[in-house]
Amino acid sequence: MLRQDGTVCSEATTPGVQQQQLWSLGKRQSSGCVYSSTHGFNPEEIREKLQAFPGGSIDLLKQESGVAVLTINNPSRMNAFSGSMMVDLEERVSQLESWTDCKGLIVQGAAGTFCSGSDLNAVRAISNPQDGMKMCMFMQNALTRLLRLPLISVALVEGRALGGGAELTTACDFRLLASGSVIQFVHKHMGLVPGWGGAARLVRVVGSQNALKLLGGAVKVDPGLGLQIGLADGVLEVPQAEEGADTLLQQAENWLSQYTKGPAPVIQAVKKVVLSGRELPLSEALRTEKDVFGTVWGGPANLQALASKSKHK
Ligand SMILES: CCC(=O)SCCNC(=O)CCNC(=O)[C@H](O)C(C)(C)COP(=O)(O)OP(=O)(O)OC[C@H]1O[C@@H](n2cnc3c(N)ncnc32)[C@H](O)[C@@H]1OP(=O)(O)O
Repeated sequence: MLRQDGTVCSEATTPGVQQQQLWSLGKRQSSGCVYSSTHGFNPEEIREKLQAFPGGSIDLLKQESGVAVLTINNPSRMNAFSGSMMVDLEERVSQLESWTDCKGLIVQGAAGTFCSGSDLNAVRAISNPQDGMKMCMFMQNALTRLLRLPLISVALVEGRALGGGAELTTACDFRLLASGSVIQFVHKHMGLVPGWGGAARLVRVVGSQNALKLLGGAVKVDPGLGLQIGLADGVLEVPQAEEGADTLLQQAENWLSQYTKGPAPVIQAVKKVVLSGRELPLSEALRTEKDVFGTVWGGPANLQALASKSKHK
């Protein structure tokens, strides 16, 4: 352990132990389900119901760089979420939760569009309020766990992000909009409000006035409006085929690298202190910050920076 005067005391934490401490802290912080059996929620029951509406997949590619790519893959339905894709999503989030070297995540849609929300065929079949509520709790759990992952996530929006697809973008830390893309909370046109946690998260991203406008008017948010209200964190140019320019995914990886450069424990610690600041009452957030600080203080990256007498000009 590094003392404040720069000397090292005997209970120095080894990198492995340190990573483990940070990880279990993250697990505690992000054991992030909103609903459990105490809320009358039975995940097994709803999983079984959802599996009755198959089609498409959610694909996860974990890369050596520590940045994973999650692809919403159901192109024949504009990447709408079938029931089995909701279950898939939960499984992919579990895989990311147990990935100790994670640093970043890009969420994209397959074949040039992001996601057209929930599969309307499944929605019609489970349109009774009880099943709707169960699906809603299931997706809120999965998306809350996605947002709480100890990594930095970005939604790469190409084409359309509609309904539940728009909600999914708010479960990422950042949103990059490709030229010509649109995020639209179309729920009002469907006689609905968001139910996957999209309204609560949207208010935190753009403020309640803007959220009211976007939901109340089912406004089409293009890249320009997205930047203006803070829903978009950057705009990417769709490359022309003959240009040989970076693909949108490469552009998103480059953009994200400014935040994921460096050792995984430090990136994970950054996410954790911001997450606790956003979600917890101040005293609790401060205590969490102290605990997270303890996992990086005197760690390899910290010692190396001190040894190299780094300057921040
Ligand atoms: C959580 C609450 C929710 O998410 S409620 C769902 C909100 N989403 C919607 O209402 C989207 C409805 N779909 C649309 O507006 C259009 O299909 C959009 C996405 C704009 C694409 O239009 P366009 O480019 O003309 O293509 P298209 O309509 O021919 O669609 C291609 C095929 O995809 C299908 N598709 C599209 N979205 C969904 C969906 N959400 N659920 C199920 N299927 C969907 C279309 O039906 C069409 O299929 P098909 O080729 O006719 O067999």
